Amino acid sequence: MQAVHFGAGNIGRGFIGALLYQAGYHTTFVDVNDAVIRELNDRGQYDVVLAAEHSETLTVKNVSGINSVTNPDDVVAAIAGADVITTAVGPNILPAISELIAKGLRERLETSEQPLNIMACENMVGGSTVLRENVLGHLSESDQKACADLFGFPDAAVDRIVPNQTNADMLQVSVEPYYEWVVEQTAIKGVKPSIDGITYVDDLKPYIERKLFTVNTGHAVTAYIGHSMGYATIYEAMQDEAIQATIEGALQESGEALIRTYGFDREAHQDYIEKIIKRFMNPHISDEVTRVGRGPIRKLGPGDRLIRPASLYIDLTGEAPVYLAKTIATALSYRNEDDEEAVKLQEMVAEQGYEKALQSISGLEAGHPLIDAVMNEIEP
Ligand SMILES: NC(=O)c1ccc[n+]([C@@H]2O[C@H](COP(=O)([O-])OP(=O)(O)OC[C@H]3O[C@@H](n4cnc5c(N)ncnc54)[C@H](O)[C@@H]3O)[C@@H](O)[C@H]2O)c1
Ligand SMILES: O=P(O)(O)OC[C@@H](O)[C@@H](O)[C@H](O)[C@H](O)CO
Repeated sequence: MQAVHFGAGNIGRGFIGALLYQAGYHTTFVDVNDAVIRELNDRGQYDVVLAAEHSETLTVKNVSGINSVTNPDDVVAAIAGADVITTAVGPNILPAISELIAKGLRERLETSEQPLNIMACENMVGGSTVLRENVLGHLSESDQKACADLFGFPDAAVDRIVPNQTNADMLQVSVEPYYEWVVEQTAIKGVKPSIDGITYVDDLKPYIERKLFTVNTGHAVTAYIGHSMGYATIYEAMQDEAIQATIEGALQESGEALIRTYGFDREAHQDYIEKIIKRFMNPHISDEVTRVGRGPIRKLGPGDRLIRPASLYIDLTGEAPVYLAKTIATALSYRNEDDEEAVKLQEMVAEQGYEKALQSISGLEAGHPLIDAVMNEIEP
């Protein structure tokens, strides 16, 4: 069985690649990083190390790579012969890979009538749906119709903390033991890919929002507040009691929004929160706050981990969130010269001021109670 995976980075090699191998697939990684692609082709395998007290190593075999910049035709051929396609490139990169995927699917229409599923494993709501829209935009009307019949784009939620890392072996990747991969089965075409570790559900929305608004909300609190207090890693920031209290508070607020929206059991949700806080305190992982805080404009977007739970909280309780507002205020001041979005954010703040910058990034209307709550944190 052949899998084509876009993005041979942390989550690509450390999570998706590992599960595909264990499910019996040969995985062809597609990436723009030539050094990684060469190494994958030279060695055909790499190690995934579990970051735990008693660490274990899984050697992922049956892998190869294609550089999509220098060998786009090989990517098209790989898609034409694939049994499953996955991506983990980052939400902002999905439009950039959609044309090549469209070419691959068009080629496939000429040579096969086999259905195919394409799963975007990104931290966003509706990632595969967004990829599908972008792919269809590169196809003629008749190809769009044929693609809609044969190719599924089931949305997915993936959870495993994989920090940025520099290892002597450039392919080796250290990951936390925990993982979760949930896929919307109603959008699958043909037979569901049989991959141990995937949980198929009918409606992904509660799962992706629970993950994004708990794991990633808590992570964003730790990253932005931790960075503002001078901490370099999530583990270091988590030792600070004031940060722990802010995470607790923010996750109670996002939890309230989730429980009221989806009817989650209160006790089970509290257990979920506690498990996540323990994961952030894993001493065997060194995860930089700059990785977790990367892309602050995306993270302050309307449907993302800060604005959406905070505005849901207001809608459902009639009160303004305290801890989420504080985190949004801190995120607006996030400075990192190595992060393009952080630089752009500070340019926007300098030109427009905090309030207007927040309005345009978050999509909130002027006078929205969340804007007032955030501004109150910035200028009490
Ligand atoms: N790292 C984590 O803890 C984690 C966990 C869950 C989900 N995610 C999500 O997974 C996705 C990837 O994150 P990551 O941490 O692995 O990032 P990463 O930067 O380690 O990996 C991204 C990879 O995509 C490649 N890439 C960039 N442009 C490309 C293109 N045009 N074509 C093909 N490949 C391209 C990069 O070279 C890189 O190898 C993101 O959506 C992230 O939110 C990450
Ligand atoms: O990948 P991002 O930039 O959306 O978010 C940064 C981290 O919060 C994220 O990568 C987590 O480590 C991951 O989502 C855990 O499953």
